[in-house]
Amino acid sequence: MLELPVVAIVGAGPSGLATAVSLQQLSIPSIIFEKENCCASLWKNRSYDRLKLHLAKEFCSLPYFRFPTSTPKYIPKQTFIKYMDAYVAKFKLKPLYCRFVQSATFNTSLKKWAVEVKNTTTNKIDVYNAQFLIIASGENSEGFIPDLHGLDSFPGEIIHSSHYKSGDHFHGKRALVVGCGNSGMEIAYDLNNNGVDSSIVVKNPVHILNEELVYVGMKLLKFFPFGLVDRLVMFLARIKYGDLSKYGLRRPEKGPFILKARTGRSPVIDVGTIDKIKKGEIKVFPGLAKIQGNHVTFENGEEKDFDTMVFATGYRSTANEWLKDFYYVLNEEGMPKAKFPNHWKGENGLYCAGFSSRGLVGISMDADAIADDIFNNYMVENVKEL
Ligand SMILES: Cc1cc2nc3c(=O)[nH]c(=O)nc-3n(C[C@H](O)[C@H](O)[C@H](O)COP(=O)(O)OP(=O)(O)OC[C@H]3O[C@@H](n4cnc5c(N)ncnc54)[C@H](O)[C@@H]3O)c2cc1C
Ligand SMILES: NC(=O)C1=CN([C@@H]2O[C@H](COP(=O)(O)OP(=O)(O)OC[C@H]3O[C@@H](n4cnc5c(N)ncnc54)[C@H](OP(=O)(O)O)[C@@H]3O)[C@@H](O)[C@H]2O)C=CC1
Ligand SMILES: O=C(O)C(=O)Cc1c[nH]c2ccccc12
Repeated sequence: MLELPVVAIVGAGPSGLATAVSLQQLSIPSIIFEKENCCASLWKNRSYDRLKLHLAKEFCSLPYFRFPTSTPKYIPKQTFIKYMDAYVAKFKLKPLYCRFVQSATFNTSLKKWAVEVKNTTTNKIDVYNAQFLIIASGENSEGFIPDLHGLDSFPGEIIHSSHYKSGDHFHGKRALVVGCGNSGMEIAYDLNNNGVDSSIVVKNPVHILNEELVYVGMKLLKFFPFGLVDRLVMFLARIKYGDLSKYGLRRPEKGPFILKARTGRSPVIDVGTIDKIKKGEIKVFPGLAKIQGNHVTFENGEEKDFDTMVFATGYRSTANEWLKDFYYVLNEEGMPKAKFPNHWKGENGLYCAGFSSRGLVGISMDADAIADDIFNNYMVENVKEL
């Protein structure tokens, strides 16, 4: 058993790093275990080339480190990666890379978390003891592909959006993108730009906004209630895009910001896909009904052959796989049991960072809340011992 510097953090993504920095500001040491060989691995290894932040930079910085004024308002992926590397360097964080946390269990007699960590370079396993444990392994830990009837008969390439880099690779093919979140909508656009016959499955209603509308909405939410901001933003979106239902894109009844707050579902922030849909360059299909080899039948009876499928059907948390006593804070899906704004705090020194479905805005809030709470608990413990 190795004694830890008080706090163990699982994951060196934005959440793990931000929490380590917020703790550091309160002079609380922590140790970060990261299974990959770098920080921000989602951004470096599991995202497409043309990705840029959809929210303006003022909503995306991590605690204690603002973006320079020279950085563009909407930050490209490579700039965000440089920012994350600079964050690690500025605060002299030393995440332990190639360290896969394979289990964490609460030792009730020691009142500490036993964290079993595998060094994936040497295969050596160490067990660390920590008073506090932060789950920062991500809401987007693993790509999710639904178990669709007939999918195993599809002879073409099937990938998840997290493995998609650019349309180059698919030139001249007929591609079906399944899922119309931000990943699916942008990948359908990128495929079409690269000479791919690109179609997208839109099963349920979805809000279509653009960067400016979201920006205006985020600003107004500081002063006005959700209902009012939603109505205004939906009105402006209607002027900008017109009625999209004739293209297979229906709007949800609830507004975009209330839906985001209540369910975590993000509105789609259009990067040019809608124009291509209107021009008929990208075809929209409703839900999939049947897959037979290359041949796909949709719920409205339309049919088409495809060479490749990109599943932009979202992600799942994998925290339940390694956190043995997960019920102190997580549900069966590996997500917090408590609703926002209480989602970050569990029992017995267990915390969740980055599980509020509010992107980088939520991550900064979690990091500060967790650090403050640990500070209070830690101080109480230490004062008792004096
Ligand atoms: C394509 C895409 C684009 C996005 N764009 C935006 C955006 O523009 N704006 C925004 O606000 N949000 C965006 N998000 C949301 C995004 O999830 C966050 O921005 C952010 O990366 C989440 O940070 P995180 O640290 O919580 O999780 P992650 O970035 O997923 O980091 C978790 C880390 O934990 C590690 N890990 C997991 N399990 C273990 C284990 N057992 N042992 C050790 N290490 C482990 C992983 O390797 C990973 O490095 C985007 C998400 C995706 C998928
Ligand atoms: N630049 C940026 O800022 C970007 C940000 N992101 C963010 O990353 C997170 C993940 O986004 P994303 O990867 O798009 O995942 P999401 O979970 O947001 O979207 C998944 C999509 O797949 C659909 N879907 C799921 N199962 C099926 C099925 N069986 N058939 C058809 N459709 C299905 C869902 O529809 P339904 O919900 O109706 O079931 C939903 O539209 C989000 O928070 C997103 O905003 C992503 C890309 C770019
Ligand atoms: O990119 C995402 O999915 C995010 O979660 C960032 C985000 C936080 N609040 C929002 C409100 C509207 C659109 C995106 C976001």
